[in-house]
Amino acid sequence: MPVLRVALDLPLHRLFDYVAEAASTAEIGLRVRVPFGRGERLGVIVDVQDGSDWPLAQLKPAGEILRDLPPLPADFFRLCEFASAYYQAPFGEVLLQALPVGLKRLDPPTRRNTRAAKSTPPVAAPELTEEQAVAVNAIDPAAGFAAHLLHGVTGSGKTEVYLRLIERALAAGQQVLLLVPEINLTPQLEGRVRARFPDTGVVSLHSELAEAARERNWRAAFAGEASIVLGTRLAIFTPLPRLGLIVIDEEHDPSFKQQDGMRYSARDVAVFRAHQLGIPILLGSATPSLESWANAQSKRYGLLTLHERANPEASLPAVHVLDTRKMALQEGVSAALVAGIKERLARGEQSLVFLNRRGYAPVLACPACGWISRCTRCAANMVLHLADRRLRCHHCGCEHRVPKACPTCGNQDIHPFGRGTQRLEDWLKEQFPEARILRVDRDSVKSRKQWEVMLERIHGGEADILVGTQMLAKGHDFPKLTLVGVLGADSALFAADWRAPERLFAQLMQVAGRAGRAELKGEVLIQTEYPDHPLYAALVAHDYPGFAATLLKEREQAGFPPYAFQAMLRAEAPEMADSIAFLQAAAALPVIAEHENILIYDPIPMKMARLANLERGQLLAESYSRPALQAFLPCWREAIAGIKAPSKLRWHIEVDPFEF
Ligand SMILES: Nc1ncnc2c1ncn2[C@@H]1O[C@H](COP(=O)(O)OP(=O)(O)OP(=O)(O)O)[C@@H](O)[C@H]1O
Ligand SMILES: [Zn+2]
Repeated sequence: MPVLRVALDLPLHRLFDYVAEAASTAEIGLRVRVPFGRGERLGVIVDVQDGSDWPLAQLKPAGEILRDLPPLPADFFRLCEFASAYYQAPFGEVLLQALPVGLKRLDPPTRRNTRAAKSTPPVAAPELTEEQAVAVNAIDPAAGFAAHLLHGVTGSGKTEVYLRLIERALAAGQQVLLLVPEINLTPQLEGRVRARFPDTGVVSLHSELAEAARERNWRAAFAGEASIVLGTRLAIFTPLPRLGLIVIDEEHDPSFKQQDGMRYSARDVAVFRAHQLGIPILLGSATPSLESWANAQSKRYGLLTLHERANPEASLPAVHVLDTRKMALQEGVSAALVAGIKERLARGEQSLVFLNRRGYAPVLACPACGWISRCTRCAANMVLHLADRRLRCHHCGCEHRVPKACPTCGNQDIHPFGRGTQRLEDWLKEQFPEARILRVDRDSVKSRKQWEVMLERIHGGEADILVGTQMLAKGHDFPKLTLVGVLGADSALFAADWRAPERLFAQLMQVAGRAGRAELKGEVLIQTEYPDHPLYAALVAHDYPGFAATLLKEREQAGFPPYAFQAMLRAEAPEMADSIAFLQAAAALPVIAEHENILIYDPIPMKMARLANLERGQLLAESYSRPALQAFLPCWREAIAGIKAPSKLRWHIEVDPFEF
């Protein structure tokens, strides 16, 4: 009797068997309706075999097999198997999270056809610079798997390298997957790709697409009708029958790491996928992740370098460090920065003031009794948002009206402390009443549509001064922007997270890289109380390789990734004692001693110990050997699942944890 082995979207590390009289292996990869509990579920047929480990009499018959899609291919299953094994995530969850919502419904809606693209003549490609040409020619699509890191300074024209490689892959009849960070996937980029390849099917896949559009695009990609798939991290799991090239832009970007549900790195999954398919992958960045940089140094990845800006008239901006200990600041802004902005205004150029803290002020406080605006649910302060007079927790999202007086002592004279983008914007408006000031952060840009409108205004020269957070740091090309001022970066210099310096350096080099991208010369002013810090010295010298070497040496000495491999077990419960007790039990499991080369640290509360009324702890497992860690994790996971815990306790394992 044929038995279907079915993957279901359940947090269980197993498949489910159903009998199906007429089924054959031709049905592998199709969706099927199956009875489950008292209801019905939609699953995917992973295998069809003769018989089962269970007594056949106990198996229920499968329901209808859906045939509106061709079967999901074997390479897609292998990709999901890899992600499941590597990230300790149930196979069924991995597989079903890869499908658009509409395809997971028991009754799929009827399919609509993709609109045909209108044909216009392609936008001409610029002549490649010498370095761009070397990079393009270094990648041989016929040579099988090879991973290349494209380290190109800001404005060096990495996009043009991608476009040429895409052109080549298309000519060979292949599909291309271009992954970009969340915030970079703007209609502008899509428009640029479409303009270059007007006769090619281009689809985008990202989390903000409406369900129907995502399904339509996914189907076009899976059917091979779309040859270029432009997507954010979730797109890495799209089955693509003719995939011949993967490109990851801004490969260092944290948004490639999923931080909830299945905690995976789309970049790492992409490298596996390229390897599995025997195709090239290109990782591009002006500030590569240290993992990728180390891989390039050890020659596991090829290294391609663009040292110069692509526009022959442009050069890298001059970066200056301003020692604010010797300056009188007004609202945190130095006279030099004010003068710089004035000059730009007079010349009709744009300035950008970077402050990576949104809101009006990070906290509201009472000087009389010492009250401060704490979130009652999190170990964090409530941020003051004066624009709509709210106190808001940036971690759990809860909010209140701003009190008129101190809730503890009744003092009416309570003050905002510190500075966020709203306060800076207000002050700049007073200083430069004639200037058009645009604030760009998560509060002023809430949707992709708003982001698009904002970018169009900036490009159209409708802003003189931009005030913004990291949203403004990435990948944008604003030709009239010639001054970047950086405020408040010092707070990240001494953060507890050992990845903080890498992130800060990347962020500042990226934001600095927005200045002077065209003919107009750019200047960057960094205000700091630590002008001699090596991180700032490296920025002044535009020395990514030097700074990366320093950080990698520190990591090697401290035994941190990429020189060690880690997995983090986290537990959360209403009481910290329960979380820690659970982690202690996990740290004492006999399975640990049965594995070699595994180091288990002590359980500790997370840095942000309380989030939305849950108290969180973490336990780090580490090894100098990736295979040793990978062999250990499934055994550990199973043993952990057997620990008796309070019903409200939740736990998960994150492989290659990102935040500490
Ligand atoms: N070969 C070329 N000749 C002339 N201009 C070019 C060439 N290649 C790219 N450009 C221009 O150089 C500018 C920078 O290119 P692009 O935005 O691709 O840089 P990037 O390397 O992605 O930078 P970043 O890392 O800062 O995002 C763009 O305006 C682009 O049109
Ligand atoms: Zn909160």
